[in-house]
Amino acid sequence: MSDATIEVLGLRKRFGRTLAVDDLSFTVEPGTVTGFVGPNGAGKSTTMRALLGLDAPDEGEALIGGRPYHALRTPLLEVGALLDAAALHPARRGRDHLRWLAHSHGLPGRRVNEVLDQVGMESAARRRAGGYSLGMRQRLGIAAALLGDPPVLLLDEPVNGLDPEGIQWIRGLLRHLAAEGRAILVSSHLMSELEDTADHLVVIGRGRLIADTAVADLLAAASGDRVRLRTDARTQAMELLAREGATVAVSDRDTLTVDGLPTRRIVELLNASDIAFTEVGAHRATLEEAYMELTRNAVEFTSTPSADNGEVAQ
Ligand SMILES: Nc1ncnc2c1ncn2[C@@H]1O[C@H](COP(=O)(O)OP(=O)(O)OP(=O)(O)O)[C@@H](O)[C@H]1O
Repeated sequence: MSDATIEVLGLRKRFGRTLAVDDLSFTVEPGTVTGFVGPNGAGKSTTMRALLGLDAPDEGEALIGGRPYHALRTPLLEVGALLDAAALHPARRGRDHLRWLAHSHGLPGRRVNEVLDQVGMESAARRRAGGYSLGMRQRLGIAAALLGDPPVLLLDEPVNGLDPEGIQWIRGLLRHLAAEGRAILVSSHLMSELEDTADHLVVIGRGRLIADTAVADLLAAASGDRVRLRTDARTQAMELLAREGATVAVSDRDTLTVDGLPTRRIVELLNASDIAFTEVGAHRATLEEAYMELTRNAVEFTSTPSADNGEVAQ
């Protein structure tokens, strides 16, 4: 696998009054799954379309292996993409769609069988695409993206429409493809979809970069020094620990998250008050929690200057 990267450098794209992407920069390294996260309308698809030469940037660059899409000599061999899984002719059989793609790009016919095998679509590919479920269309779209065995993959919301088994499957596939050395950018508006999949995250909001971080660093920062405590005597434990200066939050029916006291001190206090507990240990934040914290900070960060502007205007 060549060491092709995805690079977005100072990208800006406007549609009329909407600034869809605003001075966005990030890099996706080979061998990693990078999650591209942001709410609906954040600018994810526009960025991916710019990388694929479908939207021309107003400013900045969107590069695959150091070159803009239109300068790639054999695009299908250099980048695979899943943008809109619904874009399939209903009368066409899945296998014929891939055969046509392979043929028109000078790829050997055996690649069709290989990618169908890879996405578990061998038998379904004999049927007409009009009868496919969204999950089957997603699989066929991924098969098409893999046809040229490209070192770079761009997948826009690939989990959309998949059942839990399909989600598990795509997680495994993406991890496997990254382990082969590919650079993978996968978008989602739900952070939880990227749990156990992404190594790195690029978070955007309103076209701007909010975070560009390793998942492990983000989770460590969000977990902090908090302690997770399981007890049936939730109220008593809360009162006791709060009296000792901790901030205590309820995270589940029998689980508390304690901030401000070390684990040893918590255990001492509970024992001294005869409060039984079944588990105590370091709190591990979920990706969803980390995301909420990130976006909350981003909102606080952006609200300060506008408040200042308001004062100046008065
Ligand atoms: N062709 C277009 N013409 C006009 N506005 C557009 C066009 N494409 C995107 N936009 C606008 O640009 C902004 C960013 O859209 P984009 O589709 O890139 O976001 P997204 O993060 O991919 O959202 P979603 O998760 O809903 O797909 C939105 O306000 C959208 O309405």
